[in-house]
Amino acid sequence: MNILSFFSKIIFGSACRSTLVLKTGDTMKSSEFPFIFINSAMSADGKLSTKERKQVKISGKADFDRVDTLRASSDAIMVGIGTMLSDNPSLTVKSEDRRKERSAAGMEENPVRVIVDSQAKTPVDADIFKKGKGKKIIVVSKAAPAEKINILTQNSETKVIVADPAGTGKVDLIETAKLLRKEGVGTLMVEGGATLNEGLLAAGLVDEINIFIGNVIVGGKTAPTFADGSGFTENNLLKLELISFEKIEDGILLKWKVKNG
Ligand SMILES: NC(=O)C1=CN([C@@H]2O[C@H](COP(=O)(O)OP(=O)(O)OC[C@H]3O[C@@H](n4cnc5c(N)ncnc54)[C@H](O)[C@@H]3O)[C@@H](O)[C@H]2O)C=CC1
Ligand SMILES: Nc1nc(O)c(N)c(N[C@@H]2O[C@H](COP(=O)(O)O)[C@@H](O)[C@H]2O)n1
Repeated sequence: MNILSFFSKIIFGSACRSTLVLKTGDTMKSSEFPFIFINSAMSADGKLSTKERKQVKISGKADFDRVDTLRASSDAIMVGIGTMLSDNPSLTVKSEDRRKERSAAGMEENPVRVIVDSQAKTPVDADIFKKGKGKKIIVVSKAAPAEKINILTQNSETKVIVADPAGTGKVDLIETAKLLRKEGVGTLMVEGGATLNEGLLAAGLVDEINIFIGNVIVGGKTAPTFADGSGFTENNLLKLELISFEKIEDGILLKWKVKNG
């Protein structure tokens, strides 16, 4: 058993599928897609950050450690350009032991870091390029400026992929998932933000959701929530099945399976 299936069995149990035809909720998801799960931390009132889009500490030490285990067990971590520009995350595995376990299993210390970035706005001095070794993939649309793509690919660990078959100028998330699977991504962890979460959910790509609800209220009607974007209609709400709930420090972790279809 390699480290991925080892971690996967612990974390996802029998729900983890990467290369087989996958049973996802009530529908079949084919092997051309990775297993995709979202992990988010939200306030008790459902916010991901403040109305100024400033990152807030919702998780405590134990939850950040759980998130680190998930990162270490994933082939790739994805965020949207909104999160990149507001948080400048490094998206690295923080525990040295877990990085060593990955290396011992023949993997990069860090999962592939993936940014959904239609216009290639990722700053060349972003922390993903400065902190931690490992591959980075910037997913762009056909509207992304060639000169910006050239600058980003000067970093030898960075690959830019175009996922915009219809030429809409916006990254197509279904195409992105297929391309990532072809890049060898079996398990994709999504760490937001609000718009990307909704886009992936609306596209029917998400298998599972982990939401840690912390003991803070953020408030503000324009503060990002777990899923923003255009939202679902009254008669077409996305249905979930509760897998588990667990108290972690002063918060609660909810795990849901998404019932696609
Ligand atoms: N508490 C938590 O767990 C987390 C909180 N956040 C917070 O979320 C906020 C960022 O969220 P957002 O502004 O909504 O940005 P986001 O990170 O969801 O990125 C959205 C952007 O991605 C691009 N994009 C390209 N193609 C897309 C597609 N097909 N579907 C969706 N997006 C596409 C668009 O430019 C879009 O505006 C920040 O304030 C950040 O602090 C972010 C991650 C985790
Ligand atoms: N799990 C979790 N709990 C919180 O309280 C958070 N604020 C976040 N934020 C996410 O973590 C990213 C930062 O990652 P690095 O520490 O820079 O590696 C941030 O961008 C959010 O995605 N997550």
